[in-house]
Amino acid sequence: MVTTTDIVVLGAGYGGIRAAQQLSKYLTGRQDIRIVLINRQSYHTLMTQLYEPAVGTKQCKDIIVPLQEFLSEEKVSFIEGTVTAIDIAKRQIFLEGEAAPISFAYLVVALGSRTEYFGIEGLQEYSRSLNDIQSAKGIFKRVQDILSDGTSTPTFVIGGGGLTGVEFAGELADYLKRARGEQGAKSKVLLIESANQLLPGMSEGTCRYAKRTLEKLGVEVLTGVLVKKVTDDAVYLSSGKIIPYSLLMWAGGISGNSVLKDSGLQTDPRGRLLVNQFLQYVGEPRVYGVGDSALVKDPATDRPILPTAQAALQHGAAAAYNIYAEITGLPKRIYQPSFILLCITIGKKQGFGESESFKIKGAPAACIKKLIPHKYFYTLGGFKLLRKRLLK
Ligand SMILES: Cc1cc2nc3c(=O)[nH]c(=O)nc-3n(C[C@H](O)[C@H](O)[C@H](O)COP(=O)(O)OP(=O)(O)OC[C@H]3O[C@@H](n4cnc5c(N)ncnc54)[C@H](O)[C@@H]3O)c2cc1C
Repeated sequence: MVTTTDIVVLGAGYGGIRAAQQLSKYLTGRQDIRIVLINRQSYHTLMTQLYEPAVGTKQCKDIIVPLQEFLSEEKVSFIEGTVTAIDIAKRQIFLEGEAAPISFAYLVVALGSRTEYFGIEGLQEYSRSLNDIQSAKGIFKRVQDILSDGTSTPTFVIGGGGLTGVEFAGELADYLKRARGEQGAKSKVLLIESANQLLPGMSEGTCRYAKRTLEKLGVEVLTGVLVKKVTDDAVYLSSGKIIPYSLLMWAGGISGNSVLKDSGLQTDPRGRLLVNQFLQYVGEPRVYGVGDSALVKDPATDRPILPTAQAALQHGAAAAYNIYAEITGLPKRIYQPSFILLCITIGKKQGFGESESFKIKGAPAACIKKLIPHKYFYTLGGFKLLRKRLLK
């Protein structure tokens, strides 16, 4: 039987929002249960679109949604704050600047990821990463400064050829070509990936297509090389090549949120919460881990699931159901990943999408990717939110 009745969700990203919304649906009318959502900001960020404000092809306001626009206060109590520690034994959450902890009966950890620098000398100090609105604003400003300060060959180096690196490189190269005239033509964009192909985890055909499309936009793609060292003006590669840069954007890896490890929770070597097939934390069954901050495996293959927004949404829904099942005495369900269409743009007009059953590329894929945020707004806040966003 539940004695304390707060279900606390940490993080208002894809996983956390989905968990909070599903819980509020399942537990409609249960006055004895309170759902509390804690997030560092009072808005939800569409992380999958961050490359656009970073290049300046969209504004930050286009990819954030204030929580009050789609979360009903009666159903979900929101606390704006930064989580500093989780005490599993006492079932308490600590927030920055708040002396009194917040207690929970059930907890959903959906705190996303942080950039992983793999201990590479100079990398953290000199690179920029793209993981929130502030970092996107910082990259945008730096790109504009570089383009306006008369540098003879502005060189933009992107480390990491996963989703973030590929989309950012494509968007930047396309923007330089279309909008920056002579200065754009003189600029160089280099994408460096340590694996032998871009987009590890996706099919070979898709990876080859991504490389070709990037190259057509003028991006120099280097695969199978490691970043060994970074100084304030150059990147040193395992091939012996030294690349002077104007901006270095690092998208070479992510780890689970540092709060987890700092709180002494059991994580994998990449700092992701260890969870079982029901997404319950291995150290406490009333704690669930979802999204980028958890090591979620596909039960069919026992392999980790690619950290994506769609996966985080599915985890959030699965964790919500299992909490509801526990409270109401129903059997819990093993998390089963379902249909995931990964859609990626390369510049404004090209892209590709891939799911288990089909592939799509070119302009249709770019079109689908453009529609995804609208579909998502509808899922978040129904027609009312979609209309508001379209009229913005
Ligand atoms: C540029 C880019 C492009 C991408 N493209 C795609 C794509 O095309 N398709 C795709 O599926 N995925 C894509 N991804 C990956 C996808 O965005 C992530 O997998 C997804 O955001 C993970 O969701 P999440 O809920 O785990 O975490 P997040 O969405 O990162 O949410 C975590 C939340 O926790 C909050 N938080 C963090 N720490 C604290 C704290 N200490 N206290 C309080 N709050 C905190 C954050 O502010 C945030 O609101 C992309 C990512 C990037 C960066």
